[in-house]
Amino acid sequence: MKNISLLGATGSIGIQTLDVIASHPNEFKLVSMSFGTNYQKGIEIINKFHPKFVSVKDKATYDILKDTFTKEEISFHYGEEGLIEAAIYDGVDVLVNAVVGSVGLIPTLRAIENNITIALANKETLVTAGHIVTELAKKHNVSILPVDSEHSAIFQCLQGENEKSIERLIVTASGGSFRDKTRAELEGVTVEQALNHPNWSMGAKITIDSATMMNKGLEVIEAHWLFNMPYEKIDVLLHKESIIHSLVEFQDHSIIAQLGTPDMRVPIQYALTYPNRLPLMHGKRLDLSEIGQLHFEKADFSRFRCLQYAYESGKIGGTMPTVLNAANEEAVAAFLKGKISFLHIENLIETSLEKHENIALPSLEQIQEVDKLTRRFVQTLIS
Ligand SMILES: NC(=O)C1=CN([C@@H]2O[C@H](COP(=O)(O)OP(=O)(O)OC[C@H]3O[C@@H](n4cnc5c(N)ncnc54)[C@H](OP(=O)(O)O)[C@@H]3O)[C@@H](O)[C@H]2O)C=CC1
Ligand SMILES: CC(=O)[C@@H](O)[C@H](O)COP(=O)(O)O
Ligand SMILES: [Mn+2]
Repeated sequence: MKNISLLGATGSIGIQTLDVIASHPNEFKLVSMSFGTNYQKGIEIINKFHPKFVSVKDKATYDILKDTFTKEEISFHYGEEGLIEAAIYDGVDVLVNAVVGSVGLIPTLRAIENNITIALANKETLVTAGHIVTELAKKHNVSILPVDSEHSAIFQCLQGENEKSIERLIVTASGGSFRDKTRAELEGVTVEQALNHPNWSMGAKITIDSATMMNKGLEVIEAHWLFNMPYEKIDVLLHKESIIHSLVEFQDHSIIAQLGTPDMRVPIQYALTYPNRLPLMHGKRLDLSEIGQLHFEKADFSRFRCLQYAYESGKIGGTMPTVLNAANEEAVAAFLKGKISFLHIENLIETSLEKHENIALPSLEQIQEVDKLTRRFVQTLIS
C-alpha cells in the first residue's frame, strides 16, 4: 500500500490520479491533498477518499471546508505553508504534484528533503529551477518519476537501456488547437478556440501552452533535466494524432517509441506503480488498424516562436528559463482573462527575455526573486 499526497486534486491531472487511486484500493491510499478554490469538487473528493490532511489556496475556501466537515477528523490548512505541509504529511510515500505553475516548486523541494518519491506533472517546477531540483533529488537519492505523457514515454523507452547509448530524444507534439493555421491566421483567434485541444482534455493553462507550443518548449527543458540530456540531443516532432507519445533513438539507429490512446491515466498509473504495471481500468485500447495512418512533420520554429524561445533560454540556462516560465504564466493568465491577444503572449515573453540580465547558476532565493520581478514586469507591460 502506497500513501499518496496529491497536490492539485480538483484539476485535470488530479481527478485522473484519483481515478487511478480509486481503481486500485489495495495499492494506493490518498492520505493528504490540496486544491485551490473549487470547494464543490473538493468536498466531493473528501467525502469519497477521506484524506487526513487537506490544504486549500485561501482562507475563504478553508472556512467553507471547516463549516462543512465539523465532525470529521481532518486537519485543514490554507496558503503556501499548507501546500508544503500537504506535500510532506506524515507517512506519505509518493507526492503527486499536479498543481499548475511555479507554486509547485517549494513543495517539491520540501518533499525531496523528506525522502518522498515525486510523481511530477507540474513541469513548471523543473523549468524554473531544474538544477536545484535535480541536485537535491540526487543528494537525497529521491526518484522524480515523470507524469507528463512525453516524458513517461521516454522513461518507458529507456527501461533496461544504458543512458550512454542514447543518440537523441524525440518529443512528439500535437501542434495544439491551431496546428493547421498559418501565422497570419493566428491574428484574432479567441480564447474559446484556443481552449479546444484536438486530442487531450486538460486544464486551461496547459491547453493554451499547447496552442502556442510553449508546452513543447517547457517539455524540452523538462526532458533536459529529467534525462540529463543536452539540448542538441532533444528534437521535437509534429505528430498530430498524439498516439506516439515520444521516442528515443539509440546509437545503433534503433528507435523505440511508446504508443497508446491519449489517456493521462496511463502515465499517472505508471508513475505510481513503477517499476511494475497494473491493469488500466475502463481504458480504451489502441487499435492501429482502426487508426490506419499516423502523420509526422518537422516543427517550424518561425511559426512556433515560443518553442524557439524555450530552446534558447534552456541553452543559456541560469535564470533565463525562470523568466521564460514566469512571463508565460502571466501572459497566459492575461490571455485567458481576455486582456491580451493570442499573439501578444509570445511578444510579452520575448520582451521579458530580452530585458533580463541573466544570473548563471542562481540560488533558490535568486530564482524566486527573478520569478517575482518578471511577473511584475509583464503585468506592467499589460496595464
Ligand atoms: N492536464 C494534463 O493532461 C497535463 C497536465 N500537465 C501538467 O500538470 C499540471 C496540472 O495541470 P492540469 O491538471 O491540467 O491543471 P488544472 O488547471 O486542471 O488543475 C490545477 C490544480 O491546481 C490547483 N491550484 C491552482 N493554483 C493553486 C494554488 N495557488 N495553490 C494550490 N492549488 C492550486 C487547482 O485548484 P482549483 O481548481 O480548485 O482552484 C487544481 O486543482 C500543470 O503543470 C500541467 O502543465 C502535464 C501533462 C498533462
Ligand atoms: C497530455 C500531455 O502530456 C500534454 O502535455 C500534451 O502532450 C499536450 O499536447 P501538445 O503540447 O503536444 O499539444
Ligand atoms: Mn505533455
